[in-house]
Amino acid sequence: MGQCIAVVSGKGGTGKTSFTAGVGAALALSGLRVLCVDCDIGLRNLDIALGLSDAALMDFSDVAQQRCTLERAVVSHPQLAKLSLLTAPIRQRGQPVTGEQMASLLRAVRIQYDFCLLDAPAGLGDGFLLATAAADRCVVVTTADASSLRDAQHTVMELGRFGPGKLHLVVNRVRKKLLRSMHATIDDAMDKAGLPLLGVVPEDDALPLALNRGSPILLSAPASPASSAYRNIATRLRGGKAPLLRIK
Ligand SMILES: Nc1ncnc2c1ncn2[C@@H]1O[C@H](COP(=O)(O)OP(=O)(O)OP(=O)(O)O)[C@@H](O)[C@H]1O
Repeated sequence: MGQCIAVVSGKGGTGKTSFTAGVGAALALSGLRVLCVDCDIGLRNLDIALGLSDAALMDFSDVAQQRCTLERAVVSHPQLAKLSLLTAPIRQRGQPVTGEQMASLLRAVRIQYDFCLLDAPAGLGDGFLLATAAADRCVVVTTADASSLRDAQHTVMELGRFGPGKLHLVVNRVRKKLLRSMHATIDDAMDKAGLPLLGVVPEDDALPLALNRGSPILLSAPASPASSAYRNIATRLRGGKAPLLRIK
């Protein structure tokens, strides 16, 4: 039975979509069946990060509201056979998808996939509620700046139903120059949020470059620091051990 992980933040632009695409690709490259779901109705962009720009015709609302099957709506990655995308609607049509409909969709997903990563929009609105409604675990992605950390804290407060071991923290865009002060910040972030650290992703120019090329970073720059970080995080999500990344 697969597991569904919501990727959330609070503040916008912290790196949720990059994380979903990077860790999703890393899990798929390790041989697992992975579905990445874009939960950002109206502002989807996970398709671009995965190199599947506008490839999908049907979206998660079509499956959740039984207008089409899961098999018909997902798009497989042409280079990563085990990686698939279920995209978000371009705009809200008809009745909004309910938490129960999302739960029913994820029950089908757990049967067919080993991992499902749900890329939530920023904030605590409808897309956040849908992404987290029936997820098994949550990853809170933050940068080390004070506003992002405070929003991460607020987000964690909304996730009370996830018990110990079900909520994880990822600190993104870590820069070596700031590392000495960042150790304190990361410790502080873990203390404040009360979350164990799942991983640290360095600031890496290869990420926006990969996004512009429309290719997952694990394919276009597999040796980049961010790719290594995503691989390590994928290993930990699978229950394995990986060292914390050395920021060069
Ligand atoms: N570690 C990193 N190093 C350099 N650039 C990064 C890193 N992580 C993310 N970025 C860049 O930051 C921008 C925002 O990232 P991303 O879209 O993943 O954030 P998001 O949290 O999904 O945003 P939103 O809240 O709008 O959905 C992108 O241009 C991405 O390439």
